[in-house]
Amino acid sequence: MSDDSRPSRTEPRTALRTAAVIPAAGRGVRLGPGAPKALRALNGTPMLIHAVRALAASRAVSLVVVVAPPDGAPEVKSLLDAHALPDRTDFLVVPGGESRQESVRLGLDALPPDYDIVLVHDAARPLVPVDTVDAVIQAVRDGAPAVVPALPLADTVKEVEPAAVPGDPEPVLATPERARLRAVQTPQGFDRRTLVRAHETVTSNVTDDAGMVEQLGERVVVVPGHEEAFKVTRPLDLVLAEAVLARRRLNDGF
Ligand SMILES: Nc1ccn([C@@H]2O[C@H](COP(=O)(O)OP(=O)(O)OP(=O)(O)O)[C@@H](O)[C@H]2O)c(=O)n1
Ligand SMILES: C[C@](O)(CO)[C@H](O)COP(=O)(O)O
Repeated sequence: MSDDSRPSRTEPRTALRTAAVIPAAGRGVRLGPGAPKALRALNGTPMLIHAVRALAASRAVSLVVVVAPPDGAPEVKSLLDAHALPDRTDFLVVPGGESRQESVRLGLDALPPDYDIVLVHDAARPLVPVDTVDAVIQAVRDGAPAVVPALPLADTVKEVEPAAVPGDPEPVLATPERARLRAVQTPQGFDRRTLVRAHETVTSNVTDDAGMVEQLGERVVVVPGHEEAFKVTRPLDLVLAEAVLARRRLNDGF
């Protein structure tokens, strides 16, 4: 059995139902020319299918809403139909928007009323382990309105004055204390009403959903992320993702 189909430890039935929204409408400009990023293959299977399986591997997730490229919903529906996915999970596909934020909002708009917990997970993080998904859900069930998985940084970070011309030297303004910094991943988990309020209230462009909840003044907490939940952003990330999949195959003995 491969890692992405391993059943999770979270209890299947509780009063709080969990849905996952997977924004997959980005172009993948930093990855270079080609199909929209989520539709590109990792070891022969579209990145999006890996991501959908990773979220559906949690027994707590009973609905996955995929936010497709604006004109790509029929293609994404066909892809979901063509790949084996757990029977216990329902799937919806909606067209996305111009920004990640807009795509997430369109996914939230499509959620049926009977879901109290919402995960938002980048299709571009196809290899997140189910234990990370379950840890995020558990923290929301325990009462946190917003939960983000994150890792300590390996590099020292500098705040700079960004160069007007790319490649020019940039003056350093400060060196934040690394021990207090975390690199944030997905799935991020939310009390649904809090996330909907954030998307209704925040008008500035924010790069992650938890950042929008922070702007409401609500409590956001971090749980441990996972190295394999990295985001496929640049070409080297594709090499790493395929290496992780190859290692999982070896570990699973096929
Ligand atoms: N209009 C958009 C832009 C992004 N995303 C999704 O948001 C996630 C994180 O975005 P990122 O990795 O930045 O993807 P892209 O926007 O595709 O990448 P790039 O900035 O290189 O074009 C991805 O799953 C992407 O598909 C989305 O649903 N709708
Ligand atoms: C949501 C996110 O993946 C958390 O790290 C990230 O903020 C997405 O940013 P991007 O600019 O869309 O890559």
